[in-house]
Amino acid sequence: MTRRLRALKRWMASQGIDHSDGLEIREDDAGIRVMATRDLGEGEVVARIPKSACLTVKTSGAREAIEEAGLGGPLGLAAAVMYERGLGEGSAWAGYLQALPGREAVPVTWEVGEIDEFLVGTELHKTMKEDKALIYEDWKECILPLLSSGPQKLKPKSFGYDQYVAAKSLVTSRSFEIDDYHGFGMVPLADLFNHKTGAENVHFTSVSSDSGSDNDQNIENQNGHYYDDYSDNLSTEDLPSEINGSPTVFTGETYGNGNNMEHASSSEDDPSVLEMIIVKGVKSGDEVFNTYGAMGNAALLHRYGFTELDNSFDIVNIDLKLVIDWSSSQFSSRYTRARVSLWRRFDCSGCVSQNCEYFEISSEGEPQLELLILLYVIFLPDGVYHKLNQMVPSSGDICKTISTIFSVKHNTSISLEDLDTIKDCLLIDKVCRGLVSLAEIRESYYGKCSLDDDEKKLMNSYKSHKKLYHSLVLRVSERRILKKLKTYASRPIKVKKRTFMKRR
Ligand SMILES: C[S@@+](CC[C@H](N)C(=O)[O-])C[C@H]1O[C@@H](n2cnc3c(N)ncnc32)[C@H](O)[C@@H]1O
Repeated sequence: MTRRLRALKRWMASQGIDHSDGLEIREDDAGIRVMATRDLGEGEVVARIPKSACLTVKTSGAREAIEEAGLGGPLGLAAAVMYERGLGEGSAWAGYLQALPGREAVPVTWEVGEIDEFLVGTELHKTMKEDKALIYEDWKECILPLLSSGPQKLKPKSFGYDQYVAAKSLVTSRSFEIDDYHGFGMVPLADLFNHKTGAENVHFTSVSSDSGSDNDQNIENQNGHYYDDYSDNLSTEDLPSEINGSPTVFTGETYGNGNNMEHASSSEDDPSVLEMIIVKGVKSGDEVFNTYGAMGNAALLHRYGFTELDNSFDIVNIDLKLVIDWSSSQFSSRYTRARVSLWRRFDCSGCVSQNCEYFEISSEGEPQLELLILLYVIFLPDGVYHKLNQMVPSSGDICKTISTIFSVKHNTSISLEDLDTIKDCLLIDKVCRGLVSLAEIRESYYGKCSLDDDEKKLMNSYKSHKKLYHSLVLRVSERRILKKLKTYASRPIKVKKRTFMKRR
């Protein structure tokens, strides 16, 4: 066992952090992981962590300064981490902090040149550049003033920009939302579990310290498009419920006796202790995984600095702007504007994140329905377009909307109820060709080297070269989705005949 792991274990014991004899914390070149030393069964409580041992704004020595400055959420927690790190051995969390990496290798810690080189074309490229600017702004506007206005003396060298970026990277990749009182916090031991998409073994449940009730809540994970959690000069309410991604279901059950905790009672909730429970059995010798949420590779890399090959939650986005530019090049800007505005009158829209509207393409290459409708509307004959434009806007029911469009186009009453049929009806040749063109334009963002080239590079790269390896996984997985989109747009549509049985 390494020295830092020994020191961590000693510190955890001194804080009353306890884990079952069925867990073993190991460290290798890839970092720390938690292994099962015997079979672990569903429902077994494997760890207990007093909330007092968690590093939060409330427990930090800089609480007063941080609260006076009104810093909450991940930003307040980053300030608390910087403060405690600055105390060195004098911090109550010294034994915990010494075991953390200096910074997590998330892209916001990369040089701008690395971001340009590794992430070009990917979903993260633009986001990371924006994040870098936002992080600098947060530091200047929220962290720097702490030094002058704080009621206690804070050491300037602990609150530099580099220290802020490093603290942010740890908060983003390791923090949990603990409860209403503590908000976000670093939770020792709980943050040693690695992630596996859709195959986690442990869960945490949280009991609100306000209510003291036992309505444990599995905090829902974000699915699909990642949200930006770097610009966090936001109050906790502004943030998604699962900000940290270190997905948190804590339980406040009473502390059982002994090391082997499978008989823990749940009759008396103790809101001061967090618990980790096995939700899916683990075989002796296997790694015990947590889940940080159902996330695609862009979100995983963004927040945690790693990716997974064959991640079923992966997506690629096609921006509405790309569709508008492509349509304007086929028709005209005026024509495109008119078609987009008809599409909007049907209550259609893309997904929206910050100032960008986009359509998701699933890991299977299936485009979002709204994109198909938009392409269909773009290709409507003028006469049909004019007729539809004179009609009352739709009720917001997507099936009714499409039925209306088809009814006007085919001059008969058509009623469609299932979404698969609707998609197939929308996939006329022109729409399919449009999808292929959009996929090709999106694909061109990756630059000159082909998907084959990227796949070869990935095969020859090492996981230890984290930045290169994980950005290649991201590129390859996105490009494979675009390839699947092209295949999707080229498949024969079987159901057209059945669909267009007309109801007069
Ligand atoms: C909450 S910590 C987990 C413990 C961590 N392995 C350590 O050494 O302390 C989260 C970090 O672990 C790493 N990690 C977690 N799951 C991973 C996975 N499936 N593959 C690669 N790295 C992973 C990433 O660096 C991530 O930012």
